Amino acid sequence: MVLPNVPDRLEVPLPDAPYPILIGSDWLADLVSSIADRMPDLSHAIIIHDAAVAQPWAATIQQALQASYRTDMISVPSGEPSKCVEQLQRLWIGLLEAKTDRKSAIIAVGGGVVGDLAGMVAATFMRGIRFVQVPTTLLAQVDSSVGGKTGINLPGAKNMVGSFWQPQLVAIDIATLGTLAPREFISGLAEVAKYGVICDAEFFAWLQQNHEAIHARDAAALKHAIRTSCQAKADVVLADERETTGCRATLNYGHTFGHAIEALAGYGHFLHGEAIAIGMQMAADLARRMRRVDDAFCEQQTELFTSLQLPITWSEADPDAMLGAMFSDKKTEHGKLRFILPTKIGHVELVDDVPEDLVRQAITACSK
Ligand SMILES: NC(=O)c1ccc[n+]([C@@H]2O[C@H](COP(=O)([O-])OP(=O)(O)OC[C@H]3O[C@@H](n4cnc5c(N)ncnc54)[C@H](O)[C@@H]3O)[C@@H](O)[C@H]2O)c1
Ligand SMILES: O=C(O)C(=O)C[C@@H](O)[C@H](O)[C@H](O)COP(=O)(O)O
Ligand SMILES: [Zn+2]
Repeated sequence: MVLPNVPDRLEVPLPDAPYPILIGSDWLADLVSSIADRMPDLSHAIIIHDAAVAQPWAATIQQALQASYRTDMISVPSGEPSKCVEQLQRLWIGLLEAKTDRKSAIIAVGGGVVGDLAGMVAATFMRGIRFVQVPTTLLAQVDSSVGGKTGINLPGAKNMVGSFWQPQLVAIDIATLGTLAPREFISGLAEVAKYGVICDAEFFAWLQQNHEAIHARDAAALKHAIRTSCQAKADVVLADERETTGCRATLNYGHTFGHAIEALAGYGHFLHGEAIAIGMQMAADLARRMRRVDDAFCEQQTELFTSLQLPITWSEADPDAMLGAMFSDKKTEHGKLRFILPTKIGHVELVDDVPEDLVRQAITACSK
């Protein structure tokens, strides 16, 4: 008898929308029972997937689901430019043509691009239908699939239109990383390292010691990194689901700079994690200039990022252009930029009195 691979289970116990995060390996073919447990009245599943994961991942899921449900598949072109209003409209029309109703659910299969886009489709179609996240990149498994931020970009303004809409279930199969290219894998390590810096010094130290195992994609090391990251994100989301108290904003460490880098370089030039790694370096340098951290902090972060093979500079970073783009950041209040800045490894704060000349200096320092 072959026993099914039973995934580990974490909970995101939000009062109005609790859901589990299931983390396992080679278990996508058994996904149907987890979906049926969460949505006993489900009749129809629309699999919205990244074109690059049509085979084998989206096909495996369709095969598993079609014995129990009517299924449809909609493919989305790979890459950040797909987080746009044209794709959103195409998907809305696709759902209409597939005769989607309130007993249907979207199954988002892909990285953060498909997760954010399909999540926004789910949040808006018929004023909201259910969806499941099946993240297939490391970045999506440790970050974007959890927490319910969905959205698309506007030209020059990242994630500017969207909604908070929680999934019914996050189904992580580590085996899907087997087809992920090294560049995309490394990009995901930026968000993994972020948790170490913002809230978990012990995890930061673990990453320092285990970077080789991670690069070798050692199964136990990957599971530990994904589980720890998901738990950290779930804890923050639980404390501040809609980013109203400032707690959730800590997950934005490096993102004020990073989002500007993504928009200015042209969506898709940098992967999100790459831009965020450079953004975290700029934020660390800014914190040092504001005497919030010492040189040793910056050296430790740079060393970790280098060992993880993350980029730490952008030669084309222009302070004027960056500042212009950064004013589109959603943390901006009363026309003032606000930054998430560290005080030590494992702790960050939301800071609003930031001298513009120091921001310029930090950008210039990371453009060498
Ligand atoms: N909602 C959130 O909380 C949140 C958090 C972090 C990032 N994001 C968003 O996520 C996006 C970045 O996500 P990403 O890094 O996953 O990028 P992505 O979705 O573009 O995926 C990266 C690349 O990997 C390919 N791919 C995906 N899975 C694969 C697999 N298993 N095998 C082979 N190729 C595969 C894709 O085709 C793509 O080319 C950004 O838009 C970012 O803004 C959202
Ligand atoms: O979930 C969050 O909250 C985050 O900030 C996680 C980030 O890694 C992610 O990139 C998020 O999409 C950024 O949010 P935004 O509100 O700045 O667009
Ligand atoms: Zn991010």
